[in-house]
Amino acid sequence: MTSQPRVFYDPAQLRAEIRQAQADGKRVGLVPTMGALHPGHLSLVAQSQKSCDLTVVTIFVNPSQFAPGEDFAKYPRTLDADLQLLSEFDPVWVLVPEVDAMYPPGSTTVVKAPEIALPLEGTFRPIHFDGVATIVLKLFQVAPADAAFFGQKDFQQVRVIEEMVRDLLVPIEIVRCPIIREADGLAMSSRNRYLSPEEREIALSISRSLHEAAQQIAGGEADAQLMRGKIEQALHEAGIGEIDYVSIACPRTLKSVETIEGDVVILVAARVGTTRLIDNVLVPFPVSQ
Ligand SMILES: Nc1ncnc2c1ncn2[C@@H]1O[C@H](COP(=O)(O)OP(=O)(O)OP(=O)(O)O)[C@@H](O)[C@H]1O
Ligand SMILES: CC(C)(CO)[C@@H](O)C(=O)[O-]
Ligand code: BAL
Repeated sequence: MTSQPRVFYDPAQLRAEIRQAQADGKRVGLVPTMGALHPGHLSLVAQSQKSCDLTVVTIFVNPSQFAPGEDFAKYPRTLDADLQLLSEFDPVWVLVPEVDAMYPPGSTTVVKAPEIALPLEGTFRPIHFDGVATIVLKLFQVAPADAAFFGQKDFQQVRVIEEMVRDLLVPIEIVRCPIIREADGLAMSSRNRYLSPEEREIALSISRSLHEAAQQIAGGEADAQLMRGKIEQALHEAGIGEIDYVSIACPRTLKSVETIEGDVVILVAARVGTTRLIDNVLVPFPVSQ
Protein backbone atom coordinates (compact mmCIF):
# COMPACT_ATOMS: atom_id res chain seq x y z
CA MET A 1 0.00 0.00 0.00
CA THR A 2 1.34 3.48 -0.80
CA SER A 3 0.18 6.82 0.59
CA GLN A 4 1.74 10.28 0.34
CA PRO A 5 3.54 11.12 3.59
CA ARG A 6 2.29 14.08 5.59
CA VAL A 7 4.61 17.03 4.99
CA PHE A 8 5.27 19.67 7.65
CA TYR A 9 7.04 22.95 7.00
CA ASP A 10 6.49 24.44 10.45
CA PRO A 11 8.65 22.83 13.19
CA ALA A 12 6.32 24.07 15.95
CA GLN A 13 3.33 22.33 14.37
CA LEU A 14 5.34 19.11 13.99
CA ARG A 15 6.41 19.23 17.64
CA ALA A 16 2.83 19.76 18.84
CA GLU A 17 1.55 16.83 16.77
CA ILE A 18 4.38 14.52 17.88
CA ARG A 19 3.57 15.36 21.51
CA GLN A 20 -0.07 14.55 20.83
CA ALA A 21 0.86 11.22 19.19
CA GLN A 22 3.03 10.35 22.20
CA ALA A 23 0.21 11.32 24.57
CA ASP A 24 -1.93 8.85 22.62
CA GLY A 25 0.62 6.13 23.45
CA LYS A 26 2.58 6.10 20.19
CA ARG A 27 6.34 5.51 20.08
CA VAL A 28 7.95 7.92 17.63
CA GLY A 29 11.14 7.34 15.61
CA LEU A 30 13.20 10.07 13.96
CA VAL A 31 15.35 9.74 10.82
CA PRO A 32 17.35 12.92 10.14
CA THR A 33 18.54 13.29 6.53
CA MET A 34 19.68 15.85 4.01
CA GLY A 35 17.40 14.36 1.34
CA ALA A 36 18.37 12.91 -2.05
CA LEU A 37 17.11 9.69 -0.53
CA HIS A 38 18.41 6.26 -1.49
CA PRO A 39 17.98 2.74 -0.05
CA GLY A 40 20.49 3.55 2.73
CA HIS A 41 18.11 6.20 4.08
CA LEU A 42 15.10 3.97 3.51
CA SER A 43 16.73 1.24 5.59
CA LEU A 44 16.73 3.68 8.53
CA VAL A 45 13.01 4.31 8.00
CA ALA A 46 12.38 0.55 7.83
CA GLN A 47 14.40 0.07 11.03
CA SER A 48 12.38 2.77 12.76
CA GLN A 49 9.13 1.18 11.65
CA LYS A 50 10.12 -2.08 13.34
CA SER A 51 10.02 -0.54 16.80
CA CYS A 52 8.03 2.70 16.38
CA ASP A 53 4.39 3.45 15.61
CA LEU A 54 5.20 6.64 13.71
CA THR A 55 8.38 7.67 11.85
CA VAL A 56 9.39 11.28 11.29
CA VAL A 57 11.91 11.92 8.49
CA THR A 58 13.57 15.33 8.33
CA ILE A 59 14.93 16.64 5.04
CA PHE A 60 17.19 19.64 5.55
CA VAL A 61 20.50 20.51 3.89
CA ASN A 62 22.09 22.10 6.92
CA PRO A 63 24.26 25.07 5.94
CA SER A 64 26.27 25.19 9.16
CA GLN A 65 27.95 21.82 8.60
CA PHE A 66 29.43 22.86 5.23
CA ALA A 67 32.57 24.99 5.06
CA PRO A 68 32.91 27.65 2.36
CA GLY A 69 34.04 25.85 -0.80
CA GLU A 70 32.26 22.59 0.07
CA ASP A 71 29.25 21.36 -1.90
CA PHE A 72 26.35 23.04 -0.01
CA ALA A 73 25.07 24.85 -3.12
CA LYS A 74 25.27 21.85 -5.42
CA TYR A 75 24.11 19.23 -2.87
CA PRO A 76 21.28 17.33 -4.64
CA ARG A 77 17.78 18.52 -3.71
CA THR A 78 15.14 16.05 -4.97
CA LEU A 79 12.10 16.60 -2.75
CA ASP A 80 9.43 15.19 -5.09
CA ALA A 81 11.37 11.96 -5.65
CA ASP A 82 12.11 11.75 -1.90
CA LEU A 83 8.41 11.98 -1.00
CA GLN A 84 7.63 9.35 -3.62
CA LEU A 85 10.16 6.96 -2.08
CA LEU A 86 8.79 7.62 1.40
CA SER A 87 5.24 6.87 0.23
CA GLU A 88 6.18 3.17 0.48
CA PHE A 89 6.14 3.58 4.27
CA ASP A 90 3.16 4.38 6.45
CA PRO A 91 2.76 6.26 8.71
CA VAL A 92 5.59 8.67 7.91
CA TRP A 93 5.68 12.39 8.58
CA VAL A 94 8.25 14.53 6.82
CA LEU A 95 9.65 17.84 8.04
CA VAL A 96 11.02 20.11 5.30
CA PRO A 97 11.94 23.30 7.14
CA GLU A 98 13.26 26.58 5.70
CA VAL A 99 16.69 27.69 6.92
CA ASP A 100 15.12 30.53 8.95
CA ALA A 101 12.90 28.06 10.78
CA MET A 102 15.93 26.14 12.06
CA TYR A 103 18.19 29.18 12.46
CA PRO A 104 15.95 32.05 13.59
CA PRO A 105 17.45 35.32 12.30
CA GLY A 106 19.91 36.63 14.88
CA SER A 107 20.58 33.22 16.44
CA THR A 108 24.20 32.75 17.52
CA THR A 109 24.00 29.78 19.90
CA VAL A 110 25.86 26.68 18.73
CA VAL A 111 26.75 23.27 20.11
CA LYS A 112 30.46 22.56 20.47
CA ALA A 113 30.84 18.95 19.38
CA PRO A 114 32.48 16.52 21.82
CA GLU A 115 36.19 15.68 21.56
CA ILE A 116 35.49 12.55 19.54
CA ALA A 117 34.79 14.98 16.67
CA LEU A 118 38.43 16.14 16.52
CA PRO A 119 40.29 13.38 14.59
CA LEU A 120 39.48 11.98 11.12
CA GLU A 121 36.64 14.06 9.62
CA GLY A 122 37.37 16.79 12.17
CA THR A 123 40.88 17.25 10.79
CA PHE A 124 39.63 17.77 7.25
CA ARG A 125 36.26 19.40 8.02
CA PRO A 126 37.02 21.40 11.18
CA ILE A 127 33.61 23.09 11.52
CA HIS A 128 31.58 20.13 10.32
CA PHE A 129 30.65 18.39 13.56
CA ASP A 130 29.80 21.59 15.44
CA GLY A 131 27.29 22.17 12.62
CA VAL A 132 26.01 18.58 12.78
CA ALA A 133 25.70 18.62 16.59
CA THR A 134 23.90 21.97 16.48
CA ILE A 135 21.34 20.94 13.88
CA VAL A 136 20.79 17.46 15.34
CA LEU A 137 20.08 18.92 18.78
CA LYS A 138 17.63 21.37 17.15
CA LEU A 139 15.98 18.48 15.29
CA PHE A 140 15.65 16.60 18.59
CA GLN A 141 13.89 19.71 19.97
CA VAL A 142 11.42 20.06 17.11
CA ALA A 143 10.92 16.31 16.73
CA PRO A 144 11.11 15.04 20.33
CA ALA A 145 11.12 11.39 19.28
CA ASP A 146 11.68 8.39 21.49
CA ALA A 147 14.48 7.03 19.25
CA ALA A 148 16.62 8.42 16.43
CA PHE A 149 18.15 6.28 13.69
CA PHE A 150 21.58 6.97 12.17
CA GLY A 151 23.66 5.06 9.63
CA GLN A 152 27.07 3.64 10.44
CA LYS A 153 28.24 4.88 7.04
CA ASP A 154 28.88 8.12 8.92
CA PHE A 155 30.56 6.24 11.75
CA GLN A 156 32.17 9.22 13.46
CA GLN A 157 28.91 11.17 13.19
CA VAL A 158 27.04 8.50 15.18
CA ARG A 159 29.76 8.54 17.84
CA VAL A 160 29.53 12.36 18.02
CA ILE A 161 25.75 12.19 18.45
CA GLU A 162 25.94 9.40 21.03
CA GLU A 163 28.37 11.45 23.10
CA MET A 164 26.38 14.68 22.69
CA VAL A 165 23.20 12.93 23.86
CA ARG A 166 25.05 11.49 26.86
CA ASP A 167 26.76 14.79 27.74
CA LEU A 168 23.70 17.02 27.34
CA LEU A 169 21.27 14.54 28.94
CA VAL A 170 19.05 14.42 25.86
CA PRO A 171 16.22 11.92 26.47
CA ILE A 172 16.39 9.99 23.20
CA GLU A 173 17.65 6.55 22.24
CA ILE A 174 20.25 6.52 19.45
CA VAL A 175 20.01 3.49 17.17
CA ARG A 176 22.91 2.61 14.85
CA CYS A 177 21.98 1.03 11.54
CA PRO A 178 24.25 -0.98 9.21
CA ILE A 179 25.73 0.37 5.97
CA ILE A 180 23.67 -0.39 2.88
CA ARG A 181 25.83 -1.08 -0.19
CA GLU A 182 25.30 -1.39 -3.93
CA ALA A 183 25.51 -4.97 -5.27
CA ASP A 184 29.21 -4.45 -6.07
CA GLY A 185 30.02 -3.13 -2.58
CA LEU A 186 30.03 0.64 -3.05
CA ALA A 187 28.53 2.28 0.04
CA MET A 188 25.34 4.09 -0.95
CA SER A 189 25.66 7.86 -0.65
CA SER A 190 23.81 10.85 -2.03
CA ARG A 191 27.15 12.07 -3.32
CA ASN A 192 27.61 8.98 -5.53
CA ARG A 193 25.45 10.76 -8.08
CA TYR A 194 28.31 13.22 -8.66
CA LEU A 195 30.48 10.35 -10.02
CA SER A 196 31.02 9.72 -13.73
CA PRO A 197 30.98 6.01 -14.74
CA GLU A 198 34.81 6.00 -14.76
CA GLU A 199 34.95 7.63 -11.33
CA ARG A 200 32.42 5.19 -9.97
CA GLU A 201 34.71 2.32 -11.04
CA ILE A 202 37.63 3.99 -9.26
CA ALA A 203 35.48 4.60 -6.16
CA LEU A 204 34.85 0.86 -5.90
CA SER A 205 38.45 0.45 -4.75
CA ILE A 206 37.43 1.99 -1.42
CA SER A 207 34.95 -0.73 -0.40
CA ARG A 208 37.08 -3.44 -2.02
CA SER A 209 40.24 -2.51 -0.14
CA LEU A 210 38.30 -2.17 3.12
CA HIS A 211 36.79 -5.60 2.60
CA GLU A 212 40.17 -7.20 1.82
CA ALA A 213 41.79 -5.63 4.88
CA ALA A 214 38.89 -6.74 7.06
CA GLN A 215 39.32 -10.31 5.83
CA GLN A 216 43.05 -10.27 6.58
CA ILE A 217 42.48 -8.89 10.07
CA ALA A 218 39.75 -11.46 10.68
CA GLY A 219 42.34 -14.04 9.61
CA GLY A 220 44.75 -12.89 12.32
CA GLU A 221 46.79 -10.02 10.81
CA ALA A 222 47.56 -7.67 13.72
CA ASP A 223 49.86 -5.08 12.11
CA ALA A 224 47.68 -2.00 11.61
CA GLN A 225 50.40 0.01 9.87
CA LEU A 226 50.90 -2.76 7.31
CA MET A 227 47.13 -2.92 6.69
CA ARG A 228 46.86 0.86 6.32
CA GLY A 229 49.71 0.78 3.81
CA LYS A 230 47.99 -1.94 1.78
CA ILE A 231 44.74 0.02 1.63
CA GLU A 232 46.54 3.21 0.59
CA GLN A 233 48.44 1.33 -2.10
CA ALA A 234 45.23 -0.22 -3.46
CA LEU A 235 43.55 3.20 -3.59
CA HIS A 236 46.51 4.78 -5.38
CA GLU A 237 46.72 1.89 -7.85
CA ALA A 238 43.01 2.32 -8.64
CA GLY A 239 43.63 5.95 -9.52
CA ILE A 240 42.64 7.79 -6.34
CA GLY A 241 45.01 10.72 -6.08
CA GLU A 242 43.91 12.27 -2.82
CA ILE A 243 43.41 10.24 0.33
CA ASP A 244 42.35 12.29 3.34
CA TYR A 245 42.84 9.43 5.77
CA VAL A 246 42.98 5.69 6.23
CA SER A 247 42.64 4.84 9.91
CA ILE A 248 42.42 1.61 11.84
CA ALA A 249 40.96 2.66 15.12
CA CYS A 250 39.20 1.68 18.31
CA PRO A 251 35.44 1.86 17.52
CA ARG A 252 34.72 3.58 20.84
CA THR A 253 37.48 6.23 21.03
CA LEU A 254 38.33 6.44 17.29
CA LYS A 255 42.01 6.55 18.31
CA SER A 256 44.32 4.86 15.80
CA VAL A 257 45.93 1.60 16.90
CA GLU A 258 49.33 0.20 15.89
CA THR A 259 48.64 -3.39 16.93
CA ILE A 260 45.21 -4.92 16.52
CA GLU A 261 44.31 -6.37 19.90
CA GLY A 262 40.54 -5.92 19.93
CA ASP A 263 37.63 -4.88 17.72
CA VAL A 264 38.59 -2.17 15.21
CA VAL A 265 36.91 0.06 12.69
CA ILE A 266 38.75 0.83 9.46
CA LEU A 267 37.79 4.26 8.14
CA VAL A 268 38.61 5.84 4.80
CA ALA A 269 37.98 9.30 3.34
CA ALA A 270 39.20 9.93 -0.18
CA ARG A 271 38.52 12.13 -3.17
CA VAL A 272 37.50 10.62 -6.47
CA GLY A 273 37.79 13.50 -8.90
CA THR A 274 36.16 16.34 -7.00
CA THR A 275 33.85 14.05 -4.99
CA ARG A 276 34.80 13.31 -1.40
CA LEU A 277 33.63 9.87 -0.24
CA ILE A 278 33.78 8.15 3.13
CA ASP A 279 33.37 4.50 4.03
CA ASN A 280 34.25 2.17 6.89
CA VAL A 281 34.04 -1.39 8.09
CA LEU A 282 33.81 -2.77 11.61
CA VAL A 283 36.06 -5.76 12.25
CA PRO A 284 35.36 -7.85 15.33
CA PHE A 285 38.52 -9.18 16.98
CA PRO A 286 39.09 -12.70 15.69
CA VAL A 287 38.37 -15.32 18.33
CA SER A 288 41.19 -17.88 18.24
CA GLN A 289 40.03 -21.35 17.19
N1 LIG B 1 24.63 3.61 2.67
C1 LIG B 1 24.04 3.93 3.81
N2 LIG B 1 23.68 2.97 4.69
C2 LIG B 1 23.10 3.27 5.87
N3 LIG B 1 22.84 4.53 6.28
C3 LIG B 1 23.17 5.53 5.44
C4 LIG B 1 23.78 5.29 4.18
N4 LIG B 1 24.01 6.49 3.57
C5 LIG B 1 23.56 7.42 4.43
N5 LIG B 1 23.07 6.87 5.54
C6 LIG B 1 22.56 7.54 6.73
O1 LIG B 1 21.49 8.39 6.36
C7 LIG B 1 21.47 9.50 7.25
C8 LIG B 1 21.41 10.75 6.44
O2 LIG B 1 22.61 10.86 5.69
P1 LIG B 1 22.80 11.84 4.47
O3 LIG B 1 21.51 12.49 4.15
O4 LIG B 1 24.00 12.66 4.68
O5 LIG B 1 23.06 10.81 3.30
P2 LIG B 1 24.36 10.38 2.60
O6 LIG B 1 23.98 9.49 1.49
O7 LIG B 1 25.31 9.93 3.66
O8 LIG B 1 24.85 11.68 1.96
P3 LIG B 1 26.30 12.18 1.76
O9 LIG B 1 26.49 12.04 0.32
O10 LIG B 1 26.11 13.54 2.30
O11 LIG B 1 27.24 11.35 2.57
C9 LIG B 1 22.74 9.42 8.09
O12 LIG B 1 22.42 8.83 9.36
C10 LIG B 1 23.60 8.49 7.27
O13 LIG B 1 24.56 7.80 8.03
C1 LIG C 1 22.61 14.06 10.54
C2 LIG C 1 22.43 15.08 9.42
C3 LIG C 1 21.03 14.95 8.83
C4 LIG C 1 22.54 16.48 10.04
O1 LIG C 1 22.40 17.46 9.06
C5 LIG C 1 23.50 14.91 8.34
O2 LIG C 1 24.77 15.14 8.83
C6 LIG C 1 23.41 13.62 7.61
O3 LIG C 1 22.57 13.57 6.72
O4 LIG C 1 24.13 12.66 7.95
N1 BAL D 1 26.35 12.49 5.80
C1 BAL D 1 27.15 13.58 6.32
C2 BAL D 1 26.70 14.89 5.83
C3 BAL D 1 27.79 15.71 5.25
O1 BAL D 1 28.72 15.16 4.65
O2 BAL D 1 27.72 16.93 5.35
